[in-house]
Amino acid sequence: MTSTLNRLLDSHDIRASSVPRDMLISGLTESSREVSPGDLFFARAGSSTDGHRFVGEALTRGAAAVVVEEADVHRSLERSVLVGSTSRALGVAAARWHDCPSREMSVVGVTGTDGKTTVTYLLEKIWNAASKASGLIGTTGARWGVQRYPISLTTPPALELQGLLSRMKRDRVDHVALEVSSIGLDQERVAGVAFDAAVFTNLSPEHLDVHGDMETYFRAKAKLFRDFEVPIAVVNVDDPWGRRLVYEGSTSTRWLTYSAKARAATIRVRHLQVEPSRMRATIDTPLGRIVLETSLIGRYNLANCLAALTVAYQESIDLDLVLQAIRDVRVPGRLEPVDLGSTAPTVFVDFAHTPASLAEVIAVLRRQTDESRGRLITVFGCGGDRDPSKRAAAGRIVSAGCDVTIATSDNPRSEDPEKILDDIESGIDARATEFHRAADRRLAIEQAIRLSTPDDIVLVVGKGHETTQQIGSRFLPFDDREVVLESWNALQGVGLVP
Ligand SMILES: CC(=O)N[C@H]1[C@@H](OP(=O)(O)OP(=O)(O)OC[C@H]2O[C@@H](n3ccc(=O)[nH]c3=O)[C@H](O)[C@@H]2O)O[C@H](CO)[C@@H](O)[C@@H]1O[C@H](C)C(=O)N[C@@H](C)C(=O)N[C@H](CCC(=O)O)C(=O)O
Ligand SMILES: Nc1ncnc2c1ncn2[C@@H]1O[C@H](COP(=O)(O)OP(=O)(O)OP(=O)(O)O)[C@@H](O)[C@H]1O
Ligand SMILES: N[C@H](CCC[C@H](N)C(=O)O)C(=O)O
Ligand SMILES: [Mg+2]
Repeated sequence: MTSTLNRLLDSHDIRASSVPRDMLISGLTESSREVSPGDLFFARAGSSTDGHRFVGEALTRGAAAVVVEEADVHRSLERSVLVGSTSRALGVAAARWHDCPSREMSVVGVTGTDGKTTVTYLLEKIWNAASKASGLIGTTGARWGVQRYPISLTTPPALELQGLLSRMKRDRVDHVALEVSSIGLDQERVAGVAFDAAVFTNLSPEHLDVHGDMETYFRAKAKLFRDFEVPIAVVNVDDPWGRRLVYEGSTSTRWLTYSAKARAATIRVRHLQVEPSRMRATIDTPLGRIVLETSLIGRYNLANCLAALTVAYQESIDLDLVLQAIRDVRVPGRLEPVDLGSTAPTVFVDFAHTPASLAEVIAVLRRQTDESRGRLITVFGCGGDRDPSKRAAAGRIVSAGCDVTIATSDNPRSEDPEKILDDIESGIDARATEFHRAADRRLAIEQAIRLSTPDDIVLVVGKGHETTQQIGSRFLPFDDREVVLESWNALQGVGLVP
């Protein structure tokens, strides 16, 4: 497969070029290490290095040309194109390489700090119920029909993303739910995507190591609504940042809003009834009053359901179908129960890893233990090479809400696990909780199971659906759900020689 430079790059984006515009291109890459002869190499400034340092290597390996955004580098090279933003140019070129697959499908982008994966799962379930051919791309991977692709990031880099969309199009997928992270927006991974609608769930402190402050973080998320000319925006107006998004929003977008607090909104909750394993909500929609019942629990999941319901409403999907679809939803690793039998504690595995989501999930389970007079025992950690300001905050929230707090490792990545634990411990209120610390996550889970009684709830949180633990550069097999089962069995003496 080949293309030409002028087909791949926006002509008004090209500031200078030392190569002919009809030059043939045989592939695209942003990694000098992966250049094949005839490729177009995009030099992108990253967090650990800068692709501009590798333009020489790319040309030596046979790149047809390099795309750069630094005028000095452009002037020093024989075969280069100078553009305003190489990340943006790469996003657009990746889409054009595949004939812009998103234009032929309905793509809904879901952004916000928490709830993106849950909302995309709900949309997938609704579309399937409405006999649409759905596709999903996000934290748990990409999937459509019988296809399953693991991806390393929530929002894949542009080349991977457009490749996935192209395969979906080939397989006749017509509705795609795409998780759009703030870092993905910053790095223009979705620059070539034509969105039909965008959803904003909420905003709370996260990735501040990358964005610096909340205002910059908000602006990164807002790009999805401001830069992409989305025709439809679906926004949670219970969140102050959501209200600001609507207030400052473009008049060419149709703004649909939702509220779980009976606030004025397109879709809003009138009455909520919560049971330990179900929720029922009376909801006002422009089409009349409906009663939503779902296996998802927690007020935050009601907000996630409203987001999906609002998208479905604007797509004119029969609301009865939507209500049926939402009745029994399971999102792997999100308040996922691990069944250990009736003589065991109740155990949940969850993916909360931001201060706000930890507070939400602990509040849900606290209510249950208060009613049953059991204790809430929580095992948690914080990822290495991620916003360190989350650590003390997580320590504070877990210790304030739980009877027993066991701090352990999440994915330490390149960091010293004990240093991460020190940061977490600086936030622990030892008067409010029984506190333990063990860097080995397996030992921490075993301890939680050992300390618990059948009246207690054990929450193992932070890694959810993940099936590996990243220590240094190694990905070791680790699944919280399996480790919980193994710990319980070991405690019961199952599998031990009598
Ligand atoms: C901070 C961040 O987002 N990093 C991602 C980013 O790396 P980077 O921009 O820092 O790139 P870099 O390593 O500095 O290199 C810069 C450029 O030089 C090039 N290069 C580099 C070396 C070389 O020899 N030759 C060469 O050409 C690289 O290919 C790159 O184009 O681009 C890389 C390639 O696309 C990603 O693999 C990498 O993700 C890292 C692994 C990561 O963990 N990212 C996380 C923080 C992330 O993006 N998370 C979000 C948010 C999740 C959520 O909130 O839900 C996500 O969407 O997953
Ligand atoms: N709307 C919400 N508000 C607050 N917390 C939520 C919300 N939805 C889910 N959560 C909590 O956040 C956790 C992660 O949810 P989910 O995976 O849906 O979010 P996400 O935005 O996709 O996260 P990530 O940024 O890691 O991709 C859940 O396990 C739950 O504890
Ligand atoms: N999408 C999030 C996932 C965090 C999951 C948690 N287990 C961790 O490793 O910090 C991130 O990349 O920051
Ligand atoms: Mg996600």
